[in-house]
Amino acid sequence: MSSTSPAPILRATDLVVGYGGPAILEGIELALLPGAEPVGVVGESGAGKSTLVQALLGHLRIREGHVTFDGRTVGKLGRRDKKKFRAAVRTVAQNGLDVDLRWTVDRAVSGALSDARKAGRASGRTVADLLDDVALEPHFAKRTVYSLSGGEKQRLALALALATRPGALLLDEPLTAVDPAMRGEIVRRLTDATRAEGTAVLLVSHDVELVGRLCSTVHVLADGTFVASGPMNDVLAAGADDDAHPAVRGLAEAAPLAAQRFR
Ligand SMILES: Nc1ncnc2c1ncn2[C@@H]1O[C@H](COP(=O)(O)OP(=O)(O)OP(=O)(O)O)[C@@H](O)[C@H]1O
Repeated sequence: MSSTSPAPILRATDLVVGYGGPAILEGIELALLPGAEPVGVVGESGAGKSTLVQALLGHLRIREGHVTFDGRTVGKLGRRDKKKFRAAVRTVAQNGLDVDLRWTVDRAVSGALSDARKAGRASGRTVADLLDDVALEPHFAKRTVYSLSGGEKQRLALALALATRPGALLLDEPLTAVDPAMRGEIVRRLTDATRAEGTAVLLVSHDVELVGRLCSTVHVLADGTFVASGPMNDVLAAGADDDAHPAVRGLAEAAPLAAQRFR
């Protein structure tokens, strides 16, 4: 890293995490930098993708190594820094919509904007801007959250996270219920919105297409470690080698047509 690179907002160093049995993650190194291009982690079901996100959020006991937020160990943050951390590092998970289902979309997004103001993270953006970021048309503002489809709820969850202008956005299978055509559109808008804000993005997913479209660097998680890293096209090309890790070979075999189409 050159001396002019910004310091990571979130960093995992030599991270070892487990749930009591064998380690699920071993020796993970990951840095999320402000203004950097999105980073992806792909891996099969059970590889440890959600575990990685939970560890970065400080929700799991770290066996070895550490996770730092702006250089401070996440597990040892004082009250003020914890508050800063919660405002700066946001997550969107598959079923992670954390609002009253009886509220209108307008109320939910307005509430997130108001929380951002209170946390000193106001952006001057409006409910309409945020709905546009996730390709929800303006009429959705009047709908109750309850009435939204699964994919629309996931898009709202993304809008709520963006409303708080996070320094880092951790996305754990955020668009599983969104159809493929709309997913492409949302990736485009999300890329614009996070680039404009310099938000560091981590996307964990088993969806090679989604990760390849959003992320310029991807890590393949298998056997608890990153067994390959680089641009998705390079990772998929390396999967054709005889000595490639089986997880990388599996990715390449499952997504041959997708190769060479990513950034
Ligand atoms: N609370 C827990 N207690 C014990 N084991 C757990 C717990 N949570 C996850 N695991 C195990 O850790 C491993 C990794 O799970 P994790 O959910 O991180 O994988 P994943 O890559 O996100 O999978 P998926 O794509 O299916 O969501 C799995 O073997 C899982 O069974």
